[in-house]
Amino acid sequence: MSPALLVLASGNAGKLREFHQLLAPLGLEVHAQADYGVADVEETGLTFVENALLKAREASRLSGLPALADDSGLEVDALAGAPGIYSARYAGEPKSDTRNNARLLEALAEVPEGRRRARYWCVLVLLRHAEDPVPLIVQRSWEGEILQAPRGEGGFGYDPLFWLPDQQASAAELDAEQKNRLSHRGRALQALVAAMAPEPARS
Ligand SMILES: O=P(O)(O)OP(=O)(O)OP(=O)(O)OC[C@H]1O[C@@H](n2cnc3c(O)ncnc32)[C@H](O)[C@@H]1O
Ligand SMILES: [Mg+2]
Repeated sequence: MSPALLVLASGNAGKLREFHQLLAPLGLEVHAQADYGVADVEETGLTFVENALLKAREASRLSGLPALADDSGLEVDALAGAPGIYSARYAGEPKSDTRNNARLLEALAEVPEGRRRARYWCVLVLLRHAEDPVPLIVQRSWEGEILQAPRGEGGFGYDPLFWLPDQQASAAELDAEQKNRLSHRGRALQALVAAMAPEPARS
C-alpha cells in the first residue's frame, strides 16, 4: 500500500525536517507546501489555532491534499508572554533566527536566572480538505528557561537559548531523536496521531 500523502503547510526548514523524522516511521508521506507552489500566508490570527487554520486551509486548497499545519512559538513569563504568536518575526522582517535570538537576550538582559521561565507552544491542525468543517486540533507545550548565551548547534529557532533543566542541556544540544521525543511538536504529533485513530465501534 502506498503511504498516505499529506501536504505540510509550512515554509520553515527546521519544522519540515522534524516532521519528516516524526511521520516517516508512521507510513505518512509529507510533501512541503513549496512543492505545490504554496507561499507563506499572512498570519493575521491572534492565536496559534487561528494561524494554523489559515496555513492548513491555504495549503490544502492549492494542493488538493489533506494538510497539516504547525503554528508554534515561545512564551516567556518575564516578557508577559512575548514573543508568543509573533515568535518567527520577533526581530522584524525578513524572519531571522539569529536576530530573534539576539533580541530575546536583549529583552531579558536585566532578568536574573530563576526568573527566565518560558515554554514553547505547538498547535497542530489537520484538515482533510480545504473546507473541512471539523479540523483536528491539538496543542502541547514544552517547559524550559531562557539561557544568558546560546549553547549547541542542533534544532532551529530559539533552541540554542532554550534550557531544559531535566536534561541539563539546551534544546540545540539534544540529538534529533531526543528533541522529537520530548518537544512540544513531537508530543503534539503523537496526540494528533492518537486522535486520528478510528473510534471503536459501539454496539
Ligand atoms: O509559519 P511556517 O511557515 O510554518 O514557519 P514559521 O517559522 O513562520 O513558523 P511559525 O509562524 O509557527 O512561528 C514559529 C516560530 O517559533 C519558534 N519555534 C517554534 N518551534 C520551535 C522549536 O521547536 N525550536 C525552536 N524554535 C521554535 C521559531 O522561531 C519559529 O519561527
Ligand atoms: Mg509563520
